Order: sequence, then structure tokens, then C-alpha cells
Amino acid sequence: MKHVLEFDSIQLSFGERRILSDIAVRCETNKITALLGRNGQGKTSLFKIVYGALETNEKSIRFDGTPIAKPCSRPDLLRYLPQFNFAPAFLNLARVFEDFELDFGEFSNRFPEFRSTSRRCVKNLSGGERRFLETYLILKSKSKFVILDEPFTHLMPLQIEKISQLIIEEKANKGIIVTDHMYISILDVADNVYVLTNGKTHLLKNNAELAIFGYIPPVVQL
Ligand SMILES: Nc1ncnc2c1ncn2[C@@H]1O[C@H](COP(=O)(O)OP(=O)(O)OP(=O)(O)O)[C@@H](O)[C@H]1O
Repeated sequence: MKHVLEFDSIQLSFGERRILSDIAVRCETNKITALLGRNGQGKTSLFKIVYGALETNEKSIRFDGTPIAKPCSRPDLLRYLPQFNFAPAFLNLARVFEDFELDFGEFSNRFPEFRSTSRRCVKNLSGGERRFLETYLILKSKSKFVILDEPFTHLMPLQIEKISQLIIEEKANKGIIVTDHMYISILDVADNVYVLTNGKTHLLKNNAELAIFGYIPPVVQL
């Protein structure tokens, strides 16, 4: 059964500075929805509002047409990969997988580079290993939707490829909303791409519009 997550009518200012003013995003299960935008345009702020980690007076977030006030209290509906590390630093990987109700064996069989890490504390992983682990935990969770805020940060190209593959596979089970400045990898997997600029979201008609919105230089051929 198809599910729909929509968010619009979101207003956000920091002091006198208006960040978000004209937002309209629609995400569906079995689809990958990308949000691109120049640095500082408000992508993370928007995701935090949708998840419920940042308060704002005006917002409308609906799941299958029903408003949800605090999606962060409904992990069955929505989970969020923030830009910062969230897996508890002093737990070992076996315990983290247990807490997330995921199978460490399945993870380490698929990604043998993690095979001997079940007793290792999260804090002893490298930056890239930790980002890979945390992205996996969110992507494989049983939520109907997940938001991934820059999942490719710290990842080497080979791991970016593996996460891209996982994103494509997991869309069979959920709706995925993603932003990352590795935009070519994002364009490769996305079904719909929005650009956030000057507080407004635009659904892209074609990739060339990325240059028109000033996200990529005009010379890049996509
Ligand atoms: N708590 C805050 N107080 C004041 N200004 C803030 C706060 N959080 C974010 N900002 C500002 O709001 C703007 C949007 O920030 P945000 O992190 O949402 O942008 P972004 O599109 O995710 O950027 P990037 O691509 O660089 O990650 C930025 O100019 C940022 O400096």
C-alpha cells in the first residue's frame, strides 16, 4: 500500500532573516525524493522541522493526509539521519544493532569490512565507518519514511556506491528523502528532485535547471 508524506506551509526565520517561506514537498513510499540547494539555504532546518527537532510556529506535516505534530515520536512513520553522529559512542556494534532491532550478521556478511567489529565501541570507528554504520541503521529501520541528511559525508567513493545501492534497494520498503552535495550520486538514485532556493522549493523538470537555480556551474553537462 502506498503512503504519502507531505510538508508545506512551513515558515522559518532566524531573527530578521527569513529562511523558509514557500515550501511544498510530497514524498511517497517506493520513491526517492531528493532535496538539493546551495549551502545555507535551509535544507537541514527544513528536515529538522519535519522531524520535530526544530520548532516553528507555522508548519503542516501530513502522513496520508493526516497532520502529525511530532513525527520524532513516531519512529514507525519517520526516522532521521542527522548530520551529526547519533549512535551512542560507548556501545559496541552488536548492542547498537540489538537496540535498532537489526541483524549484525546480515550487515557484516554484506559488508565484510565490518566482520570483526561486533565488539568494537562505536567511538572507535573511523569517521567514514561511523557514518556508514549510522546511515545503514536508519536506512534499514522499519519506518515508512526516512530522511537522510548528507549520508555520503566522510564516505570514500566505494562506500558511496554501496550506500547508493542500499538506498535503491530500500525504496522497495519505504519512502526515502535525501540531501547531499554529492549531487551526481543523488541524481543517479532520485525519482524526484526538489531545489530549495530563497526559501522556496521547486520540483525540477530536468537536471539542467540545477544550473538555472545556481546550484551547479552552467558548464556542467548532466
Ligand atoms: N539556530 C540557528 N540560529 C541562527 N541561524 C541559524 C540556526 N541554524 C541555522 N541557521 C542559519 O540558517 C541557514 C540555513 O541553515 P541550514 O543548516 O538549514 O542550511 P543547509 O541548506 O542545510 O546548508 P548546508 O548545505 O551548508 O548544510 C544558514 O544560514 C544558517 O547559518
